[in-house]
Amino acid sequence: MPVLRVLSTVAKQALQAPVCGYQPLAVTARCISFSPRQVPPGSDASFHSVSFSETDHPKVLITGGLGQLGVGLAKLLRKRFGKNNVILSDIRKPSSHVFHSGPFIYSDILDYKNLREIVVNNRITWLVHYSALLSAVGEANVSLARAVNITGLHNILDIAAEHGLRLFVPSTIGAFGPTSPRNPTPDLCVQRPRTIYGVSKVHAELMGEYYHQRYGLDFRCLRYPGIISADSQPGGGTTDYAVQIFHDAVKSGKFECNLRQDTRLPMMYIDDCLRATIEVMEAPAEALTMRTYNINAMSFTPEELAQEIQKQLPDLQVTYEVDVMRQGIADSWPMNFDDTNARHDWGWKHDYDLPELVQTMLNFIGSESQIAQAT
Ligand SMILES: NC(=O)C1=CN([C@@H]2O[C@H](COP(=O)(O)OP(=O)(O)OC[C@H]3O[C@@H](n4cnc5c(N)ncnc54)[C@H](O)[C@@H]3O)[C@@H](O)[C@H]2O)C=CC1
Ligand SMILES: CC(=O)[C@H](N)C(=O)O
Repeated sequence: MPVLRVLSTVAKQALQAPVCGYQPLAVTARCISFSPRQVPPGSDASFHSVSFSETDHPKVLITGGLGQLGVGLAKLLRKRFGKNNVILSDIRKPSSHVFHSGPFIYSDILDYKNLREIVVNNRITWLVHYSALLSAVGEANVSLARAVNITGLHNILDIAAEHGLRLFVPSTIGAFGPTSPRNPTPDLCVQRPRTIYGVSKVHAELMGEYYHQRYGLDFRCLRYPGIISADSQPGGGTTDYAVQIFHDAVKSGKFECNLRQDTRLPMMYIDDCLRATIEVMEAPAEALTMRTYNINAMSFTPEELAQEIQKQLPDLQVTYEVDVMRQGIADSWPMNFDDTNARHDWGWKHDYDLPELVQTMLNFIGSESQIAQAT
């Protein structure tokens, strides 16, 4: 076969074969662009030529920003860096309030070209990657969880490495499993989670750390406990009961819990979680002896949480109707989280223990429900 025909056949096959990504179109653009896979050994030093300058305000993109955590984080970051320097993105339609409170953009993390366009056009320097399917919804749709949590993460890592971004990816208590030490769980120990969510988060931790040491990617990761918030709803996790109980306590005085009363899990109020995220993103690189840290605030069981709420709402009645799938997940997760390294390296300190958490949640939800009744 003439050389030209051979070359064109090979090129056609290469363009058609989905060898390194999720969608053929994105793959084509990605394979011929500058990518960590194409960086020859020894050329790592120049990888950060377009890296974030510490004297500028970062330009932040948050993926999966319409879930439980993204809107709150955007609000804090916008206060710090200016409204137009923080872009929320998601595949869902934002509420009118969110849409009018700062830049919002459609972004599907499975679409690599679209992601790259956003990063380039907006001169993004920090990427906070919140898109994910959480533990319970992940078990209900494993193939979607695998695509979003694993293939999506690959897109994010390549974009971040190619454009010298500082990348934050949250991990979770769910990255541990039944063979991990559970009380307490240290940063470094056996990690054999039994959910697709947990497996995808261990994968994210390892891939981020690999890109850090291999390509110099400024990857930062915190393992969050279950996060409790009043003005945003959880997206389908095992720890969701600890948010729902407050709403039901205020609304009806009754709550049916889907975990056993003695199920102890690490938890954190959202303000602590978001502050920790900003603190680790701003920490000087020299302070970080690791790239993935446990953070913790408190640990409680449904029974202990109910008792604390009953100090304010004594008529609250709690019943238990255990969801076997969620209970199985919770029984494999840490009971207490050891976050000594975060406290030592970059000064992590939580503000909210159980009593402050309960007071704050009840104040917020109580005043919301009074406003709703009055209007
Ligand atoms: N909320 C919690 O208790 C904890 C959360 N985390 C992690 O923090 C991050 C944020 O959590 P939440 O806000 O609670 O999650 P969430 O489930 O409330 O929100 C996730 C968002 O991802 C979006 N998404 C799904 N597929 C997408 C796609 N293809 N492209 C772009 N966006 C997509 C969804 O539309 C949703 O708005 C997640 O990575 C989660 O694993 C970790 C531990 C605890
Ligand atoms: C702890 C988490 O990661 C999340 N809230 C879940 O329950 O899946």
